[in-house]
Amino acid sequence: MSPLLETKAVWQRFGGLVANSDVSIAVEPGEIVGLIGPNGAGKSTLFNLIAGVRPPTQGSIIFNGEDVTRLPAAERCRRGIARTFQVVKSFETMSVIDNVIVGALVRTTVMREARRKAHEVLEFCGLDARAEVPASDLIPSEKRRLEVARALATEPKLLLLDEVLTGLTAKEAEKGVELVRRVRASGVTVLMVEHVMEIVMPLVDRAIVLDLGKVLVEGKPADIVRDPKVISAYLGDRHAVGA
Ligand SMILES: Nc1ncnc2c1ncn2[C@@H]1O[C@H](COP(=O)(O)OP(=O)(O)OP(=O)(O)O)[C@@H](O)[C@H]1O
Repeated sequence: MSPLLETKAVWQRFGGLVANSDVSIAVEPGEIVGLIGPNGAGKSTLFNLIAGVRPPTQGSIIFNGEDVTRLPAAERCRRGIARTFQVVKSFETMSVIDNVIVGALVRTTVMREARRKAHEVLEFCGLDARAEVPASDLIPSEKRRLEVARALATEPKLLLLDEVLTGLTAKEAEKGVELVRRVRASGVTVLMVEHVMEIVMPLVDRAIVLDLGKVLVEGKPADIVRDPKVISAYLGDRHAVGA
């Protein structure tokens, strides 16, 4: 099976700063992949390159067999890449349902159809009871789910989740984990940036660790958490196994 997403030798420079350096990763259809790494490792930069915020300085991004490197975010969304934002971007004064309808309108121009889709997605995300309230009335964990709902309403093949489980209570995070599992079960591939290793590791099939803009290591969560290079990158050399 060919990967759903590939980054090929991707570089992102900001002036003299190299935020992504020769990053080649692949995500297979049906996977949940975690993109992790210490602060400043280049996770958000890579995420933005995949979502289409900007083209990379160098390298290419292949999605579903097509080169999307130069395509804007809206066109990538039409092709099946949807994302959530670390800082929740919902339209605060609009109702929850209207926020989701904005996503659904990527696939249809018929309002009735968009509304039906939005209700379906809100139900899937456990937010249907909140459909008519303004987005500003939602508590933080509900806002995260609204972000997921808005992205799902665009009917993506690949869902990019940017720290949707960070900053939640244990119970909320558990519900979030369950939602991500259901998203995958519905046929959507997931690439997620997360800080909290304890939450993300039991959830993902595979983790890719970035450090200093490069892929440090990738593999199964059980191997990643024991890898001395990963321990060292997160905690500093003196904590590395065998150091
Ligand atoms: N638009 C930008 N202009 C200049 N430098 C940037 C820009 N975006 C990111 N950087 C720099 O690139 C490096 C990687 O940042 P990035 O936000 O991708 O890391 P991260 O792994 O997502 O970090 P965090 O976990 O703290 O969110 C950092 O040094 C950051 O300051």
